[in-house]
Amino acid sequence: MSEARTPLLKAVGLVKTHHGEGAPAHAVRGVDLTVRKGEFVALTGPSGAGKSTLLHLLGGLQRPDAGGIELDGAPTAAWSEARWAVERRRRIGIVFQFFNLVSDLSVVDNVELPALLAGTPPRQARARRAELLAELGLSGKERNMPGELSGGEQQRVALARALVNQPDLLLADEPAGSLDSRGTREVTRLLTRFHGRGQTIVLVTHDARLASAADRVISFFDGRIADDAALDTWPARSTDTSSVLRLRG
Ligand SMILES: Nc1ncnc2c1ncn2[C@@H]1O[C@H](COP(=O)(O)OP(=O)(O)OP(=O)(O)O)[C@@H](O)[C@H]1O
Repeated sequence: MSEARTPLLKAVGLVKTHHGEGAPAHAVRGVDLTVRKGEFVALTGPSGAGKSTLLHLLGGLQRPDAGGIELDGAPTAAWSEARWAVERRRRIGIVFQFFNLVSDLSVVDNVELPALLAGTPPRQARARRAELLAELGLSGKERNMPGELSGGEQQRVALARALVNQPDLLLADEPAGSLDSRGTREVTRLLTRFHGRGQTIVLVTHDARLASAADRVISFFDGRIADDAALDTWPARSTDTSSVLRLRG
């Protein structure tokens, strides 16, 4: 089996119910999902279908009520919060809709911090940060604070921060959700570029153009996978991905 076909992430029987003020929300109702190294997977589906919950389970930000996740062949069921935090720092980069940058740290410090926390020598952390910021078109913004940047620039800083430890897996939850069409095109282009270099990506998006950059699109509906298709073999059998199909057509 080639490296590119090796499973990186394997979820079996995932179930998650949220207990809030009202009725329990059965967000994830039994999901089996394998993501192979080098894949770019887009999770789409209507609001409230459970996409973000699934992404959070995959990154260990929430714990499943049932089922399990293996990361690169290692079961995660016994991992503590601290262990998940370490694994996220080293192996899983996460990008959110609202960037989640540290507002009182400069661009440089936001990007270098995870590298330093992961034990990267400062000189190497600086070099990686400089390379990423240049690649992401942020040269000249190094000393700015996040609040001084546009939404698109903040998301590119968040992407640099997520990639600085060269993670095996990049998870992105609506990375273009608060950006205009130019910012969305930019994020799409960057994710496509990193995927082209072998980066494994799982993203949640409502944006058809961003979803069409993936090589596999999973439609999520009512806590379950309704459709799972490789884009190059994707027949017109999906329930809620017609807009993506239109784009491809
Ligand atoms: N922390 C929480 N407490 C209570 N209910 C929650 C919580 N998080 C999510 N839910 C509920 O779980 C269900 C799935 O939510 P989730 O955010 O995973 O869906 P989604 O498909 O990502 O939606 P959207 O596209 O609108 O972001 C929804 O009914 C939501 O209201």
